[in-house]
Amino acid sequence: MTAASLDDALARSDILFTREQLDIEIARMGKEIDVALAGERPVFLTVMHGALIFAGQLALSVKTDLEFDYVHATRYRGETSGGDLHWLRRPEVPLNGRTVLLVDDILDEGHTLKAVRDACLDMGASRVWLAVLCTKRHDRRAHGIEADFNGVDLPDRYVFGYGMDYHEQARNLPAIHALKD
Ligand SMILES: O=P(O)(O)OC[C@H]1O[C@H](OP(=O)(O)OP(=O)(O)O)[C@H](O)[C@@H]1O
Ligand code: HPA
Repeated sequence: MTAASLDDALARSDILFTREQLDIEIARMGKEIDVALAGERPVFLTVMHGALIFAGQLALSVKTDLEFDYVHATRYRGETSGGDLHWLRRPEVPLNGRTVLLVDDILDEGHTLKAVRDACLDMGASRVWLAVLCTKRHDRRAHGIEADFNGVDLPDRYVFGYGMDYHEQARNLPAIHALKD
């Protein structure tokens, strides 16, 4: 049982990026990461749940060997506006002296990735790179957070699909959809 109807959401949304378009961008990102992180063995740190689909695809596009770990931090909790960040899992791999590639689906207001990045640095990571499938363009971004590797830019609309949820639905839609209102 969910309160918000996905059918209604789909009826008042449109597709911004298809799977085919995203495939191209993610392949490009893999190449960029290989160039930037040549000679490193980064910790590939996925932010659950939203990054799940993107992270798997990105990892297959990167030739550099990666050590996997994940964190679970959420501040939307199934809603369409964010609140306080809740940590459900912190990194397990010791990050002291390590290069971290932090992977998430979306950079929106930036509070999530800023907190996760700062936690990695507090654990001793030597450098944290940020890779996101999409960045929402607006003027509400937290200070000092920008992706090093970005798939696509989005308008200031609520999006879902490709890992991103609409009230915990729609994560497995193979495209980025955006509400019209
Ligand atoms: O830039 P921000 O405004 O902080 O928003 C971005 C974060 O919001 C989403 O996570 P959410 O809290 O919805 O949890 P989820 O990954 O389980 O969907 C998304 O996966 C990012 O981690
Ligand atoms: O627009 C969004 N959609 C889904 N999840 C999100 N988390 C932050 N912004 C969004």
